[in-house]
Amino acid sequence: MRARTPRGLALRLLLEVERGGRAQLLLDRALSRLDWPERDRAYVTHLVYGALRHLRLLDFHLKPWLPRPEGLPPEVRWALRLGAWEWLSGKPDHARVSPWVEEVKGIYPGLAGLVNAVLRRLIPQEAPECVRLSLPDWLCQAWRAFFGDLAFAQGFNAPAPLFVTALRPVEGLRPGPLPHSYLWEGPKADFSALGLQPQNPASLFAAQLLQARPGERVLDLCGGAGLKAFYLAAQGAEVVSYDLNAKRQEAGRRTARKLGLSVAYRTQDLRNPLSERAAKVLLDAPCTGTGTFRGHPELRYRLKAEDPARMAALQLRLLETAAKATEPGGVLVYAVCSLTEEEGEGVARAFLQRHPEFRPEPFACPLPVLKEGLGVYVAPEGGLDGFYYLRLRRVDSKA
Ligand SMILES: C[S@@+](CC[C@H](N)C(=O)[O-])C[C@H]1O[C@@H](n2cnc3c(N)ncnc32)[C@H](O)[C@@H]1O
Repeated sequence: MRARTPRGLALRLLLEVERGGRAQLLLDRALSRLDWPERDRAYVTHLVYGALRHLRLLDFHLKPWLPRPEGLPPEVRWALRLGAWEWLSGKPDHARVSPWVEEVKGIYPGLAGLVNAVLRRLIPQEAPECVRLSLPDWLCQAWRAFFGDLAFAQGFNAPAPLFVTALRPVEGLRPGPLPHSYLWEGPKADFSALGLQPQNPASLFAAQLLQARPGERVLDLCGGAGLKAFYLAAQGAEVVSYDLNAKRQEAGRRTARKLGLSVAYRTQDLRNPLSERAAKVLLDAPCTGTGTFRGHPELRYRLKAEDPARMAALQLRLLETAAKATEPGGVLVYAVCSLTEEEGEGVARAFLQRHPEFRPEPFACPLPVLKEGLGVYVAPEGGLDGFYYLRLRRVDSKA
């Protein structure tokens, strides 16, 4: 059914997220088909991201009036959560209660009275820290143990600015925290036509850490569609991008053509060795994505406590392939958009124990540092994603 109001559309999208969809993709797709004014589009985004980023806290505030929310139809549960999100973000009663009563009247008329009563009774209450941050308990425990406290996690629940990487010189954009990174402050545009690529600066930094020179050969492992490859190719490097996912690579090929950049794509499972080597190798490994909760707020409720160890084991295996593909004297960068001990430092320790021919190479990090060890964890502050980077130098001379 077509939604006629921003609230109706937000409700429909959240039901799709609950069935396993990804908020960002669903929102982009739905909004691209509508000619609604910018204000309404922005409100749908505010509702969908807000409800997901604060889900545990919203359920906490609804709990006194709804001891068994699972007994309600999902449409009504989400309408209540969205109404509670508008309350939490400061909308006055007269502007937020009756619109939700009307939405619910259209689908479950018998429950409109309940929605009215619950949304009018919400009162401020002190929530435990992990509930306030709307994070799973297992992750709060792991983060407190590893990072000391959870203050950094507040960054995940703030609205995200849109950063773009300029792949050719641009004018008139506000600079971001890294060279070539800018803020995009208007409505979404045909970015490739402008020589721009939406990309978080924390992701761009993984590519910058390679310090690839013009004409230098670079292997971009787990390159996906090639976001990092585009930046490297724009610097004049000769980039070969490997990934398992041919569909993603096809999308990358199309974007590279639009950007006028040359990237060679090769499809391969990187648990198997490569048949080529290079002096610069980037492994942007598949991970839990615990650093990307701002842009992918639903992810935090889907992850399980055993996922970091499972992903770390895969990363270690992919790092073996990357190590063999690094020429003596060359640089290998291992990066993940995750903030867990297992991925990151855990992988770094296990890898270095087995590979004395590699040494961690210190680097200056221009982004806010959350924790340093063999590598660096970047804090998800100011719209940045959380990331881990390890820069390794191969120090043996074996051919
Ligand atoms: C973090 S994403 C990469 C994002 C990409 N580097 C970018 O900047 O856009 C991880 C990628 O690893 C790929 N991947 C997962 N397992 C793999 C495997 N065994 N071999 C090769 N690629 C794999 C996924 O398809 C995904 O594209």
